[in-house]
Amino acid sequence: MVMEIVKPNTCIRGCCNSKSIPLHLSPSSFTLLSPIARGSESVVYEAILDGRRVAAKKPILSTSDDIDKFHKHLQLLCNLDHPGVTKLVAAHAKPPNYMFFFEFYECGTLAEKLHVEEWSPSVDQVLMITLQLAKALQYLHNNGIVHRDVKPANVLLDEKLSPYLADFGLAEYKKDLREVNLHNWRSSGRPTGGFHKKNMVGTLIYMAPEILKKEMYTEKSDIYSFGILINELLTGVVPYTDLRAEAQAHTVLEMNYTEQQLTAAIVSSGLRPALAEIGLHIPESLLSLIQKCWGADPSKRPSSDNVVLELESIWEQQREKQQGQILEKTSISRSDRDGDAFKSTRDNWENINWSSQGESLSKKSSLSTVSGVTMWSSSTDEPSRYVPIISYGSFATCGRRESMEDTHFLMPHMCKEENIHLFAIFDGHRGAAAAEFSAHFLPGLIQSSSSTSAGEALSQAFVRTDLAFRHELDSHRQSKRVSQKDWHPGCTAIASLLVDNKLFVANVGDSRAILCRAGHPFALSKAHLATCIEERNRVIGEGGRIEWLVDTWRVAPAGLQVTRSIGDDDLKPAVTAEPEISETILSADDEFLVMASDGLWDVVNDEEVINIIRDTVKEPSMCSKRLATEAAERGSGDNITVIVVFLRPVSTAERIY
Ligand SMILES: Nc1ncnc2c1ncn2[C@@H]1O[C@H](COP(=O)(O)OP(=O)(O)OP(=O)(O)O)[C@@H](O)[C@H]1O
Ligand SMILES: [Mn+2]
Ligand SMILES: [Mn+2]
Repeated sequence: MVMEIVKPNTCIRGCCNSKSIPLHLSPSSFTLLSPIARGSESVVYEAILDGRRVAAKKPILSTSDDIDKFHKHLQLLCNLDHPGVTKLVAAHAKPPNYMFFFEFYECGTLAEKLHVEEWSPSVDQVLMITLQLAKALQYLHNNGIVHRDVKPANVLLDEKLSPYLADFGLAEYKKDLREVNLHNWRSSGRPTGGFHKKNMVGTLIYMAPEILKKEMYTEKSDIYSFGILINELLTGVVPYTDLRAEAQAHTVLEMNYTEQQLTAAIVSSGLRPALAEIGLHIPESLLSLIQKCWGADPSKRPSSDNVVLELESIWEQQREKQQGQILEKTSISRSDRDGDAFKSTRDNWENINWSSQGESLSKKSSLSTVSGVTMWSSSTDEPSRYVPIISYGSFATCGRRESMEDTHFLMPHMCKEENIHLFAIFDGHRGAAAAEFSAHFLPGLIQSSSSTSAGEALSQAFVRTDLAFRHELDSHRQSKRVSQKDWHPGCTAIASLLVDNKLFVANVGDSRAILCRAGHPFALSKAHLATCIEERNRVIGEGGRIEWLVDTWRVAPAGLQVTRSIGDDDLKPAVTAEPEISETILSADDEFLVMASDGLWDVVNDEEVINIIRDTVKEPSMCSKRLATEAAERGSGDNITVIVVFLRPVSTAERIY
């Protein structure tokens, strides 16, 4: 139905006018039903206008300033017409009734949908919603308007779950921004007073750092909020409430002092919400777009034009990928029919659960010995000695690879000893068998070690794990459970054993551990590769062969790049399981320990690792994830496993934010 437009169709002041939106309504043409929402500045009612269901927004006008604002708001709304923007159908701009009438959107706000209904949209739905909203932002920005309050609570959904950008209460023309900014800051004094106070609580978490710093609002500040919104859609988590820390969402946002701390962390330490996980389903390009949008430097954030282009291309890729998967599925079922020979041997390997093999064997071999672990720790005789207070976390992803061949374990307070902690990573090659076995076999050996020296215990555990694995593999071969005679799985291993103030790191292969010591990287291990001259000589000395194969020096004939490992029985003894051990005395200068498989170190260097952790919320599993995400983004083609251990207590503020 088209409502009749009374001429001249202007507001009472004559400043607002429209060709299509009626600005004069007879009192009988509308009925307000029940209120839907009451804000500090307006009440929104469900209403009937000329027989049609609408939402009536009635601003609370108490000063002449408020009335000026209403007119400004109306002028702006009269100029908007876009399929991604809530549609104004009429307005009433005459005392005593000042009202906006909008099309009614059935499914409420995106915030309610996500957090009340706990809706978890598919990646395709996320892409549809973000693309439509990005186009709405593009429309606004290209028309010289910034929204200034982009957040899921200001996105309305129709019955098809199409999104509409709503609530232009804070929107401004770009040309007016300088003045608006000045006015706001002058009248508010402090960033938490006045303007901020009114809009902060719901919006703080979406506010770009430059706004929190009282600098100019630009269209790039909308892009920042939009980045936070995309991530919220993917994770289903209210920003900054996703930490397993003491303080939960409501307390964080309700309490003023934490509000200030959050502000400080966003502004100065670059804190952002936990990024959605890199999974098989979320395209990496989408995660990287989020990070570009919420970057600290507004000038480096993409424009809304670019965001639209990028989302369109991700959408395309997603379509192609789905088509590819359909093709792949059909080709696999074809080879099934043909009774593929490769597949039958593969099945044989997969029949063996190497993790549980390692675990049950480890139990058997630990029974016979008396544990020497308690003797390693001797803090009683030197009560004043420095003892690090640790917090730890890890993250592991198969990255671009189809299968995961990395394994790891975290064993804090080993054997219930307060100051003994063990962490390890295994990076499998030629299958995951050796890595799976080792992660379950090695810890038991160390726990039950009778050695009085922690370093020696590590060394023996590596060598024995290698022997046990090769023995198992042999017996499976004999019982024909492994039909493939020339299958020689192996893995690298790195283990960090912290005993009071001493850190022992044992390593075979090319995983790596570093300390952040007085702000700088400090290597705790070195890689064992055929490119390394000492290692090459050692291998040759023990009867092995090193050859230039494909692109680099490798151990022949298998073509292994690492020169030490667990497993790889075709290359023993030249490729030894004897670890190199480093022993480091820790002091208050040592901030954190980072261990990772080569999937990280291939693309991120020591300094960068330290800088990334410095820029991330001081929560070890978040740091681990950040590092892995960074590596994946930089194109690491490998599995990536990261363990981060903080060696000093992290203040609550640093940890939460
Ligand atoms: N067109 C609409 N259709 C359905 N519901 C609506 C519509 N417009 C607003 N609402 C409801 O009213 C609420 C408040 O709307 P809006 O955000 O425009 O007002 P506000 O006073 O600026 O609110 P706040 O200050 O809380 O952001 C929305 O969250 C939504 O639940
Ligand atoms: Mn709102
Ligand atoms: Mn690797």
